[in-house]
Amino acid sequence: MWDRNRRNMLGTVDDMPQYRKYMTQALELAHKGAGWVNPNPLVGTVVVRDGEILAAGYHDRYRGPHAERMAFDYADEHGVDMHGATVIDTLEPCCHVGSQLACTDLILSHGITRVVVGSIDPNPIVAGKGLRILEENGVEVVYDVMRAECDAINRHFFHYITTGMGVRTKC
Ligand SMILES: Nc1c(N[C@@H]2O[C@H](COP(=O)(O)O)[C@@H](O)[C@H]2O)[nH]c(=O)[nH]c1=O
Repeated sequence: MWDRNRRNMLGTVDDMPQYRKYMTQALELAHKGAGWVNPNPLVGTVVVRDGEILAAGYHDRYRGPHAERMAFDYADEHGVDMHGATVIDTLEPCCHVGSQLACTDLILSHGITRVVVGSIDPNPIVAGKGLRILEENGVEVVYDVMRAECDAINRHFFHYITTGMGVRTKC
């Protein structure tokens, strides 16, 4: 489990307004998946460098691309160089190969240098491992940015993934 007391990851005071601005946009994107992603979480991602949004994405349907994948696919298709950019993510990036490749691999292979996260993913196969992998590979990690807002949009997912009950509506 990710030890949230291990270090103060809240970023510098100067960075916080910036992070909040982009996290608000990532939250707006995440909401677009409402009604489509169940039992998966709502997730939004914005990729920024020097105040410019390079790409963005959201989880738009169950079994569809993860939010990060949508943003990186856009960048790849449009020849956008992501080196040195910051990923702002409402949810910790996944680190497992599930219906698609791990988002942590995408982040590392695109030269991202900082990842700013709202919620830690309570899914036991992630649960802090995503952040740890990024950090071990030299990516600066900032978390708990607008955590209350990011946790709130996924309260049903959090309940389902930690108890196995309550969200799945179809087999
Ligand atoms: N949708 C989503 C994440 N969802 C995470 O992945 C799990 C589902 O994996 P899969 O079945 O492969 O889609 C889900 O339970 C949650 O832990 N993670 C992310 O980084 N970004 C996303 O957009």
